[in-house]
Amino acid sequence: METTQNGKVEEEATAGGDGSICGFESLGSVLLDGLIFGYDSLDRLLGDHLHPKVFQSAVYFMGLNCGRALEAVPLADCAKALSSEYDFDILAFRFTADKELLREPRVVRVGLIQNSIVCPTTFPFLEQKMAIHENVKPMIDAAGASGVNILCLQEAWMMPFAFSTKEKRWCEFAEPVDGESTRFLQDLAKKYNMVIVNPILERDINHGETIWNTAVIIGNCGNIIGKHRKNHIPRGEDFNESTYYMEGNTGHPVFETAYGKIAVNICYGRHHPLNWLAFGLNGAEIVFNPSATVGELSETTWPIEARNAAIANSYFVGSINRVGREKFPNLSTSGDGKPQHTDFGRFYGSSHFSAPDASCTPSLSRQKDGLLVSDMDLNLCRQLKDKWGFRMTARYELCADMLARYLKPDFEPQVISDPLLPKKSS
Ligand SMILES: NC(=O)NCCC(=O)O
Repeated sequence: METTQNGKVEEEATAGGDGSICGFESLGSVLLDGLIFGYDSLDRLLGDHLHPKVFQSAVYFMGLNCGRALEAVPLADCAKALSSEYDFDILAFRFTADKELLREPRVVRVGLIQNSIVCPTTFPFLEQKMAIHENVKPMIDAAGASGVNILCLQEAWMMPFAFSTKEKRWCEFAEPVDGESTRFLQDLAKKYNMVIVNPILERDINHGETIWNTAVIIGNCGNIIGKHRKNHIPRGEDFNESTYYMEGNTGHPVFETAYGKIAVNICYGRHHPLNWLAFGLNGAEIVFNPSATVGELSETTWPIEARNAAIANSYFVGSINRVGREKFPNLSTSGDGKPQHTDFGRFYGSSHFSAPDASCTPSLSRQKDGLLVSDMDLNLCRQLKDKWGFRMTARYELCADMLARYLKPDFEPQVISDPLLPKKSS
């Protein structure tokens, strides 16, 4: 199968049934090999199939940036050359803001990288990790060549996403904050004068070798600025990750970098609006959501949660998901009565940016590794705060009071029942 310029895979994929998207029973009847009717992203499918005028109006509902469709940005030739040589997807866009009279524009170039694993999971662990480093390097080089200022990788990018197996041996992939993946990225951060967010499985040597799911923030001089540990551990379907790492103890830090104030809301944290809120209250201008999530579990919520967070908190969101299927040596079960399995579904990529004005970029491929680049004028954050006044109107004191009462053991929900309702027995 050959992918064309516009992301259409040449061999025609059949959609199952009558080919109609209406009435399908599951995503499986629309998606074949992870493709949507042969396309590796919804944006590419729509771009190819809608009449340009119809596409224009679809873009309106997908969100306008300062009243216009989001502009694509030309890529540096060497970045394009790297993408063809190493066969990764590459896209670039620009979010603008209104011109202000008293502040200069604050434009930063931000990048997201999504990657698959390279070796089978049966290979020696070091070989697996080194192969991933080698695979990701040309994408980081392309980001560097494109002048990216801040780059974020996906959750636990340096290992297979083994957490669903519940087998302890995968803990061996955990590294200290200053371990080999951080050192690898520190060199590149320095070389390209680029802040890099490095999400790893962390082993905290000084605290009894405790394991955490952590994002290390590497400054543009190659220094370690700090770390954030994933706050919320999923407990559903195959994603029961508490076997491996603990609930984070770092709060909701915002890191002030040379290019702006950034924060990291790791994967499952995106389902918790209070998490997004806390990063916003601490002043984040860009929040990254490095993730690992699969098809039918989350694909319908994926673009909505990020966009909503960006709108509600007046900041940019960068969402990153890994790609491909990862097959493990032993069968395991999700405890839901469904058959045992050796892979946990298809990681659907689809990394993208969302902006506080409800605009968002098209997504990277659902199938291929990729680099997404976007310019963003951070002035847009304050402009949207002024437009909507969410911070001023939020009534945080009401919420603080509600939460304080909710946390008490004798909490009773504030429900006023119709006195005419029949009395319940309990
Ligand atoms: N890694 C992780 O938190 N996955 C949970 C799945 C999801 O939230 O979609």
